[in-house]
Amino acid sequence: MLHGIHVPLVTPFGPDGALDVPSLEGLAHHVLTEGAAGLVVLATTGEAALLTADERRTVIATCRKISEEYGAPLTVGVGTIGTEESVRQAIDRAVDADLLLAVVPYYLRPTDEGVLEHFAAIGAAAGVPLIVYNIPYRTGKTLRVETLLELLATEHVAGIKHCPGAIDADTLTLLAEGRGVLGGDDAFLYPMLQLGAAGGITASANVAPAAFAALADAVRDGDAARARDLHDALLPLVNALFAEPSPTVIKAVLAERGLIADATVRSPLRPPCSEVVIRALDALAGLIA
Ligand SMILES: O=C(O)C1=N[C@H](C(=O)O)C[C@H](O)C1
Repeated sequence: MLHGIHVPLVTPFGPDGALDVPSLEGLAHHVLTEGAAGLVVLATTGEAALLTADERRTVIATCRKISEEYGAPLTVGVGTIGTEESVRQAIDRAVDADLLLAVVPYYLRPTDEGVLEHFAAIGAAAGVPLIVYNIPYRTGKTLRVETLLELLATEHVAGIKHCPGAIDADTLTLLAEGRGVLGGDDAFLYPMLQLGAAGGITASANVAPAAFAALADAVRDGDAARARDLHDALLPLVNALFAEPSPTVIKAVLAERGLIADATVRSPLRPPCSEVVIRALDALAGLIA
């Protein structure tokens, strides 16, 4: 289930700020038709923290229906700063998920042992495979590589979405010794896949699903030249999409291309500056040409 590109969908809103279900449906169909291996909802890119409980339920139900139609796995984001609430969310959302994605508890900076207990509790409660979302530059918690390997060996943990913002020594160890590592830093997807990552959860694939799917296929097929060409073509797009807080630029590009009706993001996110959006659109045009 972890192979290929899993697209963490944006959550479209109308100009009035309300959840736009038809745009969400259209985008989910689009990325799966274009070669995405799976859908991810309620992740960072989906502005999960800015949705109401009702909206989260609607997003899950909408994408569940579509993922079943395509026989593609649906990953649902869960997880908060605390174990009890994370377990509650996992139990609640597991019924409609093939995989759950739970972030390392942020801000509190618990010990590595506390983090291991946190994920063991979520995994045991949920009953569906769990992906640990390791993103130290957002959570404020850096885990030892030994802890990451222990997490991968934990019952119910299927993989780690690993986003250290670099290919560092620990990443090399993790890729060499662990199974189920997923690339989550879009700019590093190509080297992560080349070094043995199973797949990727890639926000930029909202706007270029076919190219990212082709990149994963090329690495899988051992076509190094094609993979490198695709990486070189995608990097300017990725850099533009992440030049402002994500998913503001992604939503603006999707709206410009008619893939969602409106680019609205929720506060404290703000619309991106037009120069960055133009840069992203130019990079995307270069990719499609
Ligand atoms: O939606 C996500 O979750 C993703 N998060 C990463 C981030 O938080 O920066 C980026 C990744 O492409 C998808």
